[in-house]
Amino acid sequence: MSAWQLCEVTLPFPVSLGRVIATVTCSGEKEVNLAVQDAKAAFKIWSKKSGLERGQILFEAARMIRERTEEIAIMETINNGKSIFEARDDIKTSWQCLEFFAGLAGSMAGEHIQLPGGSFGYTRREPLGVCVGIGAWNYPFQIASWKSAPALACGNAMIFKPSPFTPLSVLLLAEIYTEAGVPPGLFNVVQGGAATGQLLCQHHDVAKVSFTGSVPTGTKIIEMAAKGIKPVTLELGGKSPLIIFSDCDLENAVKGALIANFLTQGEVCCNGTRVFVQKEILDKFTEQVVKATQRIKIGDPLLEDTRMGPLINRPHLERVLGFVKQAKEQGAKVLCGGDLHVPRDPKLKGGYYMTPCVLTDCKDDMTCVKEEIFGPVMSILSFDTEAEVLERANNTTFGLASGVFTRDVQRAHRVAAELQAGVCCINNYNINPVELPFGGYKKSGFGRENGRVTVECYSQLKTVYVEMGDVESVF
Ligand SMILES: NC(=O)c1ccc[n+]([C@@H]2O[C@H](COP(=O)([O-])OP(=O)(O)OC[C@H]3O[C@@H](n4cnc5c(N)ncnc54)[C@H](O)[C@@H]3O)[C@@H](O)[C@H]2O)c1
Repeated sequence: MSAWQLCEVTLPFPVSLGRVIATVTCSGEKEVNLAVQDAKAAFKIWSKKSGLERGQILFEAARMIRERTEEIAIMETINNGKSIFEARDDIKTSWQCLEFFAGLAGSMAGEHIQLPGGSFGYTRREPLGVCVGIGAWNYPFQIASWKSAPALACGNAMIFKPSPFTPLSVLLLAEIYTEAGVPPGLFNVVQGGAATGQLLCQHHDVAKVSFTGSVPTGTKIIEMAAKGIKPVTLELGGKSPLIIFSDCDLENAVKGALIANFLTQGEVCCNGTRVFVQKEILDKFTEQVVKATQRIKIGDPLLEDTRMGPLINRPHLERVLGFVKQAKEQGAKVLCGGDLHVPRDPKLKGGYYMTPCVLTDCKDDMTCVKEEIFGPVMSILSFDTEAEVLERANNTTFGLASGVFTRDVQRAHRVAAELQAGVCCINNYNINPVELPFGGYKKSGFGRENGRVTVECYSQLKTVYVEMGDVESVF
């Protein structure tokens, strides 16, 4: 069963422009069972291949993604609403991820351990079996690639369920894997929402669940996985701090703050939405950030110069605007944006647009500072000392990412070491190359994506003892 075959459509408009672009059928129990059955059969073939053989197929899939970048990026823009400029970058980090794990596949190995009397032991790094990937709607193609590449490189099968808001681009990934030569059913897509996700998590033949999404759903996933004693990778939400010291390169810090808040309409898990600025440079920084934010081009995400498209759907847009309203009620000052935006172009009028927003006079206990907004809203907070800002930055239940801008190299590393987050960027932000592990601390989840360490998340170790002497009788 290859669900992608059900859905070959040409889509002229992004879904987030308020038009129905395609209808996909939700997978129920029957389809989920079929997908698991096919994945099990494919796993038998795939897991017997050498790492090098698996790597060769993944390299071919990476090549095909790279070659089809434009087509996939257009589909992703239509799927999600992000600008084509950004979608291209998502596709780039997707094929890079496949290349990275394809390269590792041939060198995945256990170890040999010498024991007394000539006996020895060795370990085998073995795949887990049928893994499930469940994705969020903000990086649909990239999330599917970041989960499937290490899973497949380690010898597993994967069934992927995209968010029901962005069901389409992952179908191209399934098509590419198939054309590149993975056995039928090895990477399969099932469509649907919570009910389909639950069926997958609870299936007794599923060995692992890798989830990207919100903390409340992540909590449910881990509860279901606990019942089946299944390992999970959880990539959850964040409310990350970006700390800007007065000795920074101001121009870079301003650019960094925009990258930390306004990519993909602010719908980014690792965004540095709590921007702590040292008092001495607060006014200067704020003035420049506001100017740069007002210059962001909002519009048709398929146009080359657009840098901000529509948000994912109307309820989400209303939720984000609600956060801005509440921030004002709680005493924050809106320096720019935070309003509904109706583009002049009639074909965009139904889109879920808002203007990127900068809030100042923010306090640590305001809702806009404590909760993940997942929209284009930056909260600026001022601070005096390093010790103070570290305490405030860490005062959150999340721990996904963080950032620091300073020219003082000792301070940069001291602060990076103290921040309670899975990722810290020094003098830049939202730079997540596939060679580096990505994942959270605290309620932002556990397990990692990308980097060598991810092999551990998609494999298990078998110990084999080899007796070279006689069995000593103890009875
Ligand atoms: N840490 C990361 O790498 C990362 C990346 C992207 C997004 N996110 C987070 O994702 C969230 C936004 O995405 P979202 O709104 O799609 O999240 P969500 O939790 O609502 O949904 C995520 C996925 O889970 C599925 N799902 C929902 N209920 C389920 C259930 N009971 N059982 C199984 N599956 C279920 C959804 O259909 C969807 O595919 C934000 O909190 C964001 O920070 C995290």
